[in-house]
Amino acid sequence: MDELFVGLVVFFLTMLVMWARSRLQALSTFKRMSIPGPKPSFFYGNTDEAWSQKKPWLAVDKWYKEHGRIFGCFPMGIRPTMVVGDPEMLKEILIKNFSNFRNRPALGPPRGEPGASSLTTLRGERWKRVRNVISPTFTSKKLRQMSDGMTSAASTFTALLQKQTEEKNSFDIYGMFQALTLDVIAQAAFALKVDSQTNPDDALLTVCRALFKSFFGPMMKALLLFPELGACFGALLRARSTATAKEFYVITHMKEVLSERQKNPGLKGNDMIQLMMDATDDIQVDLAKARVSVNMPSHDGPGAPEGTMRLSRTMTKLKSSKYLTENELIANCFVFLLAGYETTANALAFTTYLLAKHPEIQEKLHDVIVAAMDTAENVSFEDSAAKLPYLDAIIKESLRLFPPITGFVMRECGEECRVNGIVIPAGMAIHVPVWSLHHDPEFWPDPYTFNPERFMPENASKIQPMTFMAFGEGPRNCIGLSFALMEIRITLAMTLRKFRIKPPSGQYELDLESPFVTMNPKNGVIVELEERKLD
Ligand code: HEM
Repeated sequence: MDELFVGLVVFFLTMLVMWARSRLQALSTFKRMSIPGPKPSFFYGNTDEAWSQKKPWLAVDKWYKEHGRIFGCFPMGIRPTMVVGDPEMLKEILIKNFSNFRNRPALGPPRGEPGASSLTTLRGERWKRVRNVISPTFTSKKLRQMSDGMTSAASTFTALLQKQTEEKNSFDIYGMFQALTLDVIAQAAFALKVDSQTNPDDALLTVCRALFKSFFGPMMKALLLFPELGACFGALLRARSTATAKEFYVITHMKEVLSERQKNPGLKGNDMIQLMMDATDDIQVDLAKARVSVNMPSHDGPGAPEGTMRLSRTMTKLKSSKYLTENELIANCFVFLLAGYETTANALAFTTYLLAKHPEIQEKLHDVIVAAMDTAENVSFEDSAAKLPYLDAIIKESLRLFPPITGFVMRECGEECRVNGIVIPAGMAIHVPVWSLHHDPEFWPDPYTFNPERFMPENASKIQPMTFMAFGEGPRNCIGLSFALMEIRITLAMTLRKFRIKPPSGQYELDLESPFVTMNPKNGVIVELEERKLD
């Protein structure tokens, strides 16, 4: 008995020493590389400092100012993360040497479905295939087909604004933007007609709001302390993280739409799910044909039946070509819903806030919109894209000052390589400090001033490449960029044509917070509206 006890104690002590040594080894990574950075704590690296006030971009910015544009830190437990804010080096990592930096490091515990098959988390060749299939969904032609949904949602939005203006002096416009962007993306991504704008208690809206709130739970903290758990209990964690009850609600909806469309091929829609289904259908037809021919007794190769050869050719094509599995299709519709709802609502809210604070810019924009729109109340796709460069400049300047996503432009180094004289080891996480780049006075003179002129076409050449990162950069940038910009343009043009946005009386400053990768207005955006006379 005593021997057993001693044996157990020795075993646990050995494990403890090994655990401590591997932590110390990880925590000294940047010392070995001679890269500066904040001092990490033994248990949580720099996680506490990064996340204590839910303002991780400010912690990164503090380190950026203290240590320069390239430094090492541990914002997620003991995983070494190299922060790179040097434009030349960023060009190498995000564009020139992309094939070696094509994956994003895993954030959080291992994912089950639907997260595991989505573009945001996929890796390697599988990511490339899925991205290739999905990219054509966002061409101008396809976006134009989806723009009617945006115009109609913006129409409902302005009608609701009118009602609010009649009923209240001031109100929070952020919640209304959330409902608007959810209506738009739910319809565009998976043909779901939700009416969260007119029904603030809409179940989908409630689910989506809740989905963003729960990243740093006890499970996450335990994994940061013992990352080994992720590897040991991968299957268990995957099962636990597979589609929570909230996610199930959305997935069930999607499966219904899918099965309805599969049963009735005539029920085609102008939406992303249809475009992805079409891409998948083509390959399913090929596969079905090949399977049928396997049963045909024929010989056209050295001893191989024709059908078998055809099946094997199709399987080879499947591995390299354009198709999505049903899981991938659902996962990506789901990720569009998440990626397209809160980000776009935040961008709209931040721009509205800035316009309320800068009446002279708002008036100039109003005049430009009236001139571009003639007397029509609705903004068409063409109007929004081509005739309003000043609106575009305002949106980009707002995205610079308040990037809706600050902690997601990340890459992982595939094989050890040298970039601008620095040897980056395999597996190193690279973090692009979006907020710091956007507020660096060397790249953006007077960086905290709202000055849309910076983004006017005549000033484009003055912008240093790789310093505007609101949508990331390179082949793995935001796939929904054009969709989001179109939605923002249409909504703002239709709103500003009808209303003058004013700040409420008293102090008017935004408080920001980050539940995970997005940056949100913590207490919403309160505004007063004045209806304009329409000609
Ligand atoms: C203002 C709104 C939006 C902002 C600021 C934004 C920002 C971003 C950023 C910063 C990234 C990471 C890019 C990188 O790593 O280089 C990203 C990725 C992504 N975004 Fe967006 N996004 C917005 C809207 C949308 C919309 C509307 C959709 C879908 C309809 C979308 C879908 C995605 C997807 C799927 C990815 C992952 C792409 C990949 O890994 O291949 N986003 N977004």
